[in-house]
Amino acid sequence: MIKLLIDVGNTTTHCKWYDSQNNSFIKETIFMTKNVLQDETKVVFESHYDQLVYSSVVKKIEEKIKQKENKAYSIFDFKKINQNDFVYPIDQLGQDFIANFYGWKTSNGIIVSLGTATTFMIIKDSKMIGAIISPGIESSFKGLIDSADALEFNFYQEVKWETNTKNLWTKQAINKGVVNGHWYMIKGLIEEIKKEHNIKDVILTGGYADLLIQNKYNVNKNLIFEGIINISS
Ligand SMILES: Nc1ncnc2c1ncn2[C@@H]1O[C@H](COP(=O)(O)OP(=O)(O)OP(=O)(O)O)[C@@H](O)[C@H]1O
Ligand SMILES: CC(C)(CO)[C@@H](O)C(=O)NCCC(=O)O
Repeated sequence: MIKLLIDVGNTTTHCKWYDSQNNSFIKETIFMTKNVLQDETKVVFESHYDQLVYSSVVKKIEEKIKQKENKAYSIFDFKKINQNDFVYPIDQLGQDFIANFYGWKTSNGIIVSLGTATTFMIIKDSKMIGAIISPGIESSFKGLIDSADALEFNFYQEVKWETNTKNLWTKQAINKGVVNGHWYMIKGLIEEIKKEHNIKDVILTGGYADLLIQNKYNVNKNLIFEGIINISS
């Protein structure tokens, strides 16, 4: 069976076609979420698949996917999602948290997801017991540029880990603050959580995980898709 899996994030929407017989992803594409229902995405909805399953943190897009494809399944259409796995009411929890949760079988761990927001999901005794939500790398960058008259938006293309410790001039200075600073924020919060809970594993996911070149934790960028597969099988 070919499953079309869609992860609607606040900024980008990722689509992957998954072959359940061979347990492999066969194709993928990415769109800006605001364009998801424009002509450029026709190819996705008109492609060959047997089942479409989505996770969405954008209500408006979720409604439109349902209108466009009446066979589309939300992750909530499957019995696998169990309120007892979460201390939060699941109708108030982002669907990306829920899909990530079912993508990783750990009894005590932290999932750090780096997208529009950088989120931390704390799992204890196989249950999500809490979260931390912070502005993501790109959101921090855009927030700063938007608020400072002398900073130009074209610095955005350059966002990367800054290895220099000297000669930091505007572009490098911002990267050091935003990207390297983000890493220390992540590291610091993980340490704080670890003081309180017996955490065995940490995993990073999301589009911006690769920017953190000092990262020593495992990265799995397919976590949300593996979660959607587990929920829907
Ligand atoms: N126009 C674009 N075309 C292709 N890729 C993009 C574009 N804009 C951003 N990206 C990439 O998308 C990734 C961000 O995806 P990710 O799913 O982690 O976050 P998001 O969709 O921005 O946020 P979230 O899922 O948290 O709402 C990054 O790797 C970024 O480089
Ligand atoms: C925090 C984000 C924006 C991360 O994508 C998303 O999961 C969301 O909108 N969540 C709703 C609030 C919550 O999960 O606590």
